[in-house]
Amino acid sequence: MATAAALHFCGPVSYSSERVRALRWSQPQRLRFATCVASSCGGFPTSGRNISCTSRVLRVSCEGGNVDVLEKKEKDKQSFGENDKQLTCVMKFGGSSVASAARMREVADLILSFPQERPVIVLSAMGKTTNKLLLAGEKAVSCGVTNVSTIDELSFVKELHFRTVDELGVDASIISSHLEELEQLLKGIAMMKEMTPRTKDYLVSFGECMSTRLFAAYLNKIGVKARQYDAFEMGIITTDDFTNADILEATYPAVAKRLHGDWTCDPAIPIVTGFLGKGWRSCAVTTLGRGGSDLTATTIGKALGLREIQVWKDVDGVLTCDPNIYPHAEPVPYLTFDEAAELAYFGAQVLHPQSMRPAREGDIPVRVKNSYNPKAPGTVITHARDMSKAVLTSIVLKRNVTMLDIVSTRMLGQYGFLAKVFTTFEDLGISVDVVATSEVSISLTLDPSKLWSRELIQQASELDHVVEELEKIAVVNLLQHRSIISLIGNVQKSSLILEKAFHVLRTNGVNVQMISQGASKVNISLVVNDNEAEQCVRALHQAFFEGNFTEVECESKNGSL
Ligand SMILES: Nc1ncnc2c1ncn2[C@@H]1O[C@H](COP(=O)(O)OP(=O)(O)O)[C@@H](O)[C@H]1O
Ligand SMILES: N[C@@H](CC(=O)OP(=O)(O)O)C(=O)O
Repeated sequence: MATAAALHFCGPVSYSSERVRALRWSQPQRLRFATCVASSCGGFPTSGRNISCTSRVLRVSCEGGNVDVLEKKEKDKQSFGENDKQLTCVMKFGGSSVASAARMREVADLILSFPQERPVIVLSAMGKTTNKLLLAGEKAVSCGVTNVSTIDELSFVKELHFRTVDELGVDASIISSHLEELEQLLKGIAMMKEMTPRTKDYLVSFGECMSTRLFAAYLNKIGVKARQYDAFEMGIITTDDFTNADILEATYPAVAKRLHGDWTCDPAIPIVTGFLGKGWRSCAVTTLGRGGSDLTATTIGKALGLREIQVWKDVDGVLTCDPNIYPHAEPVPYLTFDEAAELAYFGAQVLHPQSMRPAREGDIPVRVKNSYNPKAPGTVITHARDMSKAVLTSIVLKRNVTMLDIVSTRMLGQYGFLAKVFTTFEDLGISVDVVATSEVSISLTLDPSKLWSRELIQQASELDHVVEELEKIAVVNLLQHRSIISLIGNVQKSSLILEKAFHVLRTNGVNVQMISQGASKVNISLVVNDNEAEQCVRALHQAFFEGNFTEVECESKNGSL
């Protein structure tokens, strides 16, 4: 006789709809069996009998209302086994998706609506918690130890998390020690009158540590076995670049070992803190840069070799431009990893700039979906897509960029000029975004995110230092308050894109100050003044996405010129 499955039903059971959803997902065999028994017997049987239903035959013995499954078909045993052993995908939910208890319930329902999946869940901090924690830290620096408990942002964070505990009906003890420690930490900052990048990372980590504990407790409460993980205890190992750390290779085997091991020994849905890691030298908590939970999700996807990585947002996928600039932006159905990486790097807030790297390396599709509108198809990001009809995919704006015009003081043909310029940036640890060169001059923009992670005063003196160093070999013109407009799409059709773009910019009276076509073949970048940039994006969007712009139209225009 085949091994008995460990299913025991003690007398008639009634399931609430919430419990049924939970069972359908966490123990599908148990629910199918209960349904089968109930429908075959009109209730729970009191004597042993064979029960059949369309999908399987189960032999059942019953004593005093207990029902055991004694036998199931070989085919079914295999599929149960496979389901139980493998995690299938990552589902990452950002702060906007888990902003309240109501949203956490909806996210739980959403996860349960995919009974075929065994997901790893990655969560960000609730709503705007990260911003509030950073503000609380800044206030603590100057408010004095005795005033820490009156910082508005601390009260906000406490109130939000305790209200969520109440509304979800979970035990307050899962987060109360975190909230106490958070207040202690803020007192420490007040005492020291400074907040180092290391302290900043520790401070913001409370957001993700609490959201994941709340969500895991809620899932367990509704009968879905879940296990909470702090990323810094789970194997996400990073550089020690606090506030902007990079994931190290050692992460992949460590995460795979931990998650696979736990799942195999005692299956429970992993609920992992996004955004956080552990510095390999310092062993302190690090963060992956703002929006870093996307990177956590793709890292776990690659580590486990999962089928798909889903990032759930508050928009219907990656859009044709930032909806805050132009509300008529439309979802983009398909993107390549290259397009998505350029888009993210050049400022589309929807994805973390580094998040595509692990997905590309593991060749795992990334699906961007809307947790407020799950039926919307979203955006699928893969290695390749049909580009034959693609012209422009999306328009991205990066504001507040610093541009440098550097003209060599030496004569034409002087070798080593470019090398000297870039060595200066390397020595100062500043990264460059967009570059256009001639033999004796370079125009380039500086990555604002790298500068923004430093204090304002430090930024100003660093820029002075850059200019000072470069002036040893060149005449330097520093131009601030510029924007980069990136046209992401099929650069094989660059003449077409540029013709249309320059027509739009000329009719709007905008002068382009620099232009660069990246080697990635998916991005053309234009630099304009900050105060003209948004108007340009709107006009470009109308021209490319709302004017039925096609290659044929453009070619026929060319013909008529
Ligand atoms: N091209 C774009 N496509 C989609 N969303 C964009 C784009 N550019 C900017 N956004 C903004 O990104 C937000 C989603 O990213 P994010 O705030 O990181 O979500 P989450 O917190 O859910 O991870 C959207 O609400 C939208 O305002
Ligand atoms: N909570 C962090 C990390 C993150 O990824 O958030 P979100 O998924 O809400 O963008 C932040 O605000 O930066």
